[in-house]
Amino acid sequence: MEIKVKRVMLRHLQMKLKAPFTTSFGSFQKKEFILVEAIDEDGVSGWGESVAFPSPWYNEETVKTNWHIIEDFLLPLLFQAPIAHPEELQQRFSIIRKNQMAKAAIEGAIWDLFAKKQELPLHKALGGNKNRIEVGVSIGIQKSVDDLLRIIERYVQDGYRRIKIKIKPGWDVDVVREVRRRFPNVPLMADANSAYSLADIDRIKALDEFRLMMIEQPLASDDIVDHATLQAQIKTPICLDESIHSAEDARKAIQLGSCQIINIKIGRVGGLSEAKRIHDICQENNIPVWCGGMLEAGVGRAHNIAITTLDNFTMPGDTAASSHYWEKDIIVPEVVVRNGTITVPEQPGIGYEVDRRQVDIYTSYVKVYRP
Ligand SMILES: O=C(O)CCC(=O)c1ccccc1C(=O)O
Ligand SMILES: [Mg+2]
Repeated sequence: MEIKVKRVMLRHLQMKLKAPFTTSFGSFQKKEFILVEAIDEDGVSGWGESVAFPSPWYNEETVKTNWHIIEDFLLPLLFQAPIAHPEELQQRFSIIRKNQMAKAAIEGAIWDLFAKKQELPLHKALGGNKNRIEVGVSIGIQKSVDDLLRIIERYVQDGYRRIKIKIKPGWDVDVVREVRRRFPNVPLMADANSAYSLADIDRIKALDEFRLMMIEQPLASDDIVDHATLQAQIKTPICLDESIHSAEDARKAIQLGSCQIINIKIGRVGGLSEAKRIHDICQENNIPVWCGGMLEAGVGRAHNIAITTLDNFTMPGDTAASSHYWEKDIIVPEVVVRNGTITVPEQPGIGYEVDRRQVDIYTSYVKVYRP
């Protein structure tokens, strides 16, 4: 069976976040992203979501660079020939350097389409083995420690399996100390989004006493060398996020001892096929992985759920309930979390219906592409 894509629709969506989300690099008030719909000769639709943000704060990609790369380079390659398996796209797209989030958005839509044609849920098509996944929640920097404690309280009561807080210089050791005092046993971790350098090593070392599950990306977003130096001097496991774009990056980071855990984001690594490769190389090296988040709407959330069913996703990820961020998500049913777990959907493809009426409400413009 071959997939022949006859039409691709790119939609530009804007969704209001329930509350602003603040990291060490900036604050998000709303979500703006590209929704990809790839339609084949039988009229079956596959869905993908670009996780690039409007500004190049997290990495160098943006909504506009993604649109440009998809329109001018990836769609012509996609339309060039039928696709026997979504894993072929990596090779086909390899003449385009980097631009992982743009590639992942297209590849994700084709994986969904492929799974639907095979009448398989996406997680089965990927080789996953779970019907339930454990999830945590990521909590942005707040105005006060009291606000943060109140929010954590709510998510602990909801049953989330671990709490991640964002840190930055000035919102770190004292904050973590307060959180630990109030919640002595909650599985807790901190994400610095590259806010520190080796000059801050004493500050980072001071976190060792709080029994964090890990510290995520403390140093530069393109670094794996200083992280190895740091890991040798702290007890808390380092988890890399921004620094890992490929299975090759993962191999090198593992070899250097730059981390003990890897956060896999499908968008950051160029798609589900590469995410699987990173999963595999980490598994071979006893490095646990978990699925990161990029404030995704429902389609991206569904892809995250599917990849998390692979065996070596042994730590709770950032895929919270739709209602954590959205008044109304773009999928039916929405992603719900019960007792800190999500039941993996068994319908073909991503396993959720895209709510076209809701998509229309959030869409600011659409463009249609044909071979
Ligand atoms: O809930 C989520 O989607 C994860 C939120 C999160 O931590 C995050 C959000 C935006 C950009 C980067 C990150 C990150 O994991 O570093
Ligand atoms: Mg992170």
